[in-house]
Amino acid sequence: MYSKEWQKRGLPHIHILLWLQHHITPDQIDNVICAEIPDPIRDPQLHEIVKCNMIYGPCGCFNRNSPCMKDNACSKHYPKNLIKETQTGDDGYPKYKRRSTDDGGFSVNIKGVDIDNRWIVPYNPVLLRSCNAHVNVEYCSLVKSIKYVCKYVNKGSDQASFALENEKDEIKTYESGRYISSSEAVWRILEFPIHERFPTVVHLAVHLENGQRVYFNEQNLHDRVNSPPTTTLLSFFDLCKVDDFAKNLLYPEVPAYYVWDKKKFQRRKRGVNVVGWPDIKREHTLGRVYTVHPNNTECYHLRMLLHEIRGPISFEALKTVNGQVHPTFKSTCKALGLLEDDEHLYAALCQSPHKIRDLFTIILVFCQPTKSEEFDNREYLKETSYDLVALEYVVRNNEESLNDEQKFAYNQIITSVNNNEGRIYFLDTPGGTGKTFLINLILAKVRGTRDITLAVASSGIAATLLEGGRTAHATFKLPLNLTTSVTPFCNISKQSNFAEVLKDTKLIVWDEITMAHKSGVEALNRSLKDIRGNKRLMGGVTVLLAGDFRQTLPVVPKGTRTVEVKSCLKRSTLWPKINILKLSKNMRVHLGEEKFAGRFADLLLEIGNSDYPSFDEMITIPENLCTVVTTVQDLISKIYQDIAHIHDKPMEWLCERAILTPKNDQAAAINDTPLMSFEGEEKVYTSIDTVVNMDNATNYPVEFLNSLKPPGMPYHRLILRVGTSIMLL
Ligand SMILES: Nc1ncnc2c1ncn2[C@@H]1O[C@H](COP(=O)(O)OP(=O)(O)OP(=O)(O)O)[C@@H](O)[C@H]1O
Repeated sequence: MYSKEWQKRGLPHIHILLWLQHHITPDQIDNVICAEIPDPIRDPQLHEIVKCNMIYGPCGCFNRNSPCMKDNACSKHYPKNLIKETQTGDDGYPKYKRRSTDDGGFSVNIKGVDIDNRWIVPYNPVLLRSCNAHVNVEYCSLVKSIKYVCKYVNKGSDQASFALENEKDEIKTYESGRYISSSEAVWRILEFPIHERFPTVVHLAVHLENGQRVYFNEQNLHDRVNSPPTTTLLSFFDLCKVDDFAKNLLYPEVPAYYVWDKKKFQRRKRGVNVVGWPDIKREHTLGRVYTVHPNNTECYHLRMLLHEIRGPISFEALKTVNGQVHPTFKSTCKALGLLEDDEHLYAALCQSPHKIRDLFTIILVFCQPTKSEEFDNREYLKETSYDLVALEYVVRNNEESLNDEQKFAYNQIITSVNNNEGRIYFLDTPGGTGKTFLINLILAKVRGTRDITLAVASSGIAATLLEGGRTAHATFKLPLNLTTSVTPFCNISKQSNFAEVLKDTKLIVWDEITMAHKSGVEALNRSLKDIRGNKRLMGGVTVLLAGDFRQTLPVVPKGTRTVEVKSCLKRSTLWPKINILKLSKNMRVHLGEEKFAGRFADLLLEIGNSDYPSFDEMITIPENLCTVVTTVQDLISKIYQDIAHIHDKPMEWLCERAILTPKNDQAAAINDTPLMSFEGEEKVYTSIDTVVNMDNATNYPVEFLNSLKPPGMPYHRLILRVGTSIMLL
């Protein structure tokens, strides 16, 4: 999208907003955008261009009369702070790397003033070199900042109102006029484009039957009543009656293949050919159905159906589910499972009689039924009702087999619990050294004496490995955004049931702590002191933190490496008070028979300790260690050979293979490939839509929310086929 404008004295200026197909990750920002003075020796050309075009002001103490000065400060926040590495800012714009002259940054002298990197407007070296003009480039990461730029791009031209008067008083009224500079005048006379936007967005009408707007006057009243004007929605129904291709489309998809011309949809003549449909062409055009407020109930649900049902030929067809015509659009949505009701709970109860007791417990514990007062102490009950015989068995069987390091750690922790010493331990454990084994033993030992111990982990998958494990966020009600408050607290009231549990807790185990934001542990410390009314560290509870700093550090959304390192436990004020315990013997290798397992474990350690040779943070994996493939497709076909006949394979075959990838979007792409190759029947499961805040429903259309794929949340549309491996957590 771009828009041109001419500044006060006619200086041409263009605002361009680009959407990139492939995201720039925070680590890549420095490769694209720079806010530093280039080295005058190594790159004199760029140095000169930056010096002439990209230095802001200077304003502030150098020039108090600069137009940007408001209330004695620069409204554009110059000079910026000097920082060693690029960091993501809270407002959606990064804080670019601006090194001081002591750190290797450069400075230039302009009109007797020494200017350093604090005054540089961010730029892209390639663009700057090719344009040799002021080209400010910014990275917009939040919707907030994109909205701001959109407003800027769409703003109108400068205008002024003025009055013309003369002696004869011929012109009495005020008129609007525009100043047009000579360069703008030339641009307009030659009819060069001022504004352009891609992709095109076509707005689509939505209305109930006979509910479209009709404008009439005395002359055309009868005409309009007898033949009301058509709308894009009515034309869509007509199109689906006669056009086989349109029968496969949803209403919002139509503009990509048909143009709205002369009050009807007509096939596109230009665009990309659609495979299997010789006369159909596709253009990158988006269809947007007007938003409807949820108070307008029927129309709101009609709109929802238009995003779900392909090729409807009438309003009645939209209301038909399995041959039955429903009285309202809302009941149709319900029948299609698009709206929330209690059906899923009833169905779950009816369809699994043998598991009904388990299910009943789950509903009581996790689904928060409205009449929960009868189960007031269920949190406490849950933590004190472990099977003592089974725990005793675990302790008796495993205590003996501990190795020396494990035994040392075990004794330290159990002593601290028994003597109420309230120490914090960090169990530093590379993968396979028996951390989970040890933790489960400790849990069994403490629970075996009817003492309460809470087992949490930073991720859901790690929590499943601990006996009675839950995620730390859910258990301690940690604030979702730990960085917004300076002193975050857990969202647990002192009078709550869970506070009663915390008051009697003897031990808290937090696994994969290295993935947790340090503020989470600090919040727990503050809350435990408060709830237990005890000023000692963690309110006097013994806390065992376990993890490995060689593995994933806290994930800070859009954060750079520096931000991630800053937010990990080692940078917490609590770290000096933590006792470190180490496990180093790899039990998985020691017990296993796999020939290369030892070498593999050593290599992981070498990489984690930065002892393995690397170039630009990339390593070369030795060939004899594993099979290296070059494409994802190769990987999939190696792991899932003969994928088309996957439903003939035994369950064990499926269970013993998995593809791991660090990023959610890669996982989604990898999941889709084998899925498409299965021959089995496809099943689509969609999440249920519920309007929580009526007013926000129009700000954020449902289909937009459903299109988002935030980390940690299941996709709105889950597509499965027979043979797909799924993991239930
Ligand atoms: N003292 C022990 N005696 C017998 N088996 C052990 C002992 N310690 C660990 N193991 C076994 O070694 C294997 C690896 O241990 P475990 O899964 O606890 O390691 P971990 O440190 O949690 O690994 P990771 O961090 O990769 O999850 C398991 O099969 C576990 O049962």
